[in-house]
Amino acid sequence: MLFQVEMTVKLPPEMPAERAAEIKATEKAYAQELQRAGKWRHLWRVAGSYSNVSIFDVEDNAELQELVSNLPLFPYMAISVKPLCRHPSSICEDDA
Ligand SMILES: O=C(O)C[C@H]1C=CC(=O)O1
Repeated sequence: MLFQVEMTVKLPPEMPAERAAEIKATEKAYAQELQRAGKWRHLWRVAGSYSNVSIFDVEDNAELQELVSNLPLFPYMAISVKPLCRHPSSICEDDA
């Protein structure tokens, strides 16, 4: 199942810079692991913001919840999720 996930990061201003850098580094490693595993198919920065638009390819809602809630930045993000299905006019062969 494909989901569009939009994440907006809001770190508390009082968080020490070293702690923020540590969380971001752990987040990056986890995000790249999920991309290599084919679970996180697209990761795009929304220009001009600390937000991303992503496409996840997971078994079901429960797997999406597990992957997203394990993100180190999860406590500091506003997240919105939209389920996707194949468009009848799409010629993309790798669409689900
Ligand atoms: O920077 C972000 O958009 C938040 C998050 C998503 C992947 C990652 O490495 O950090």
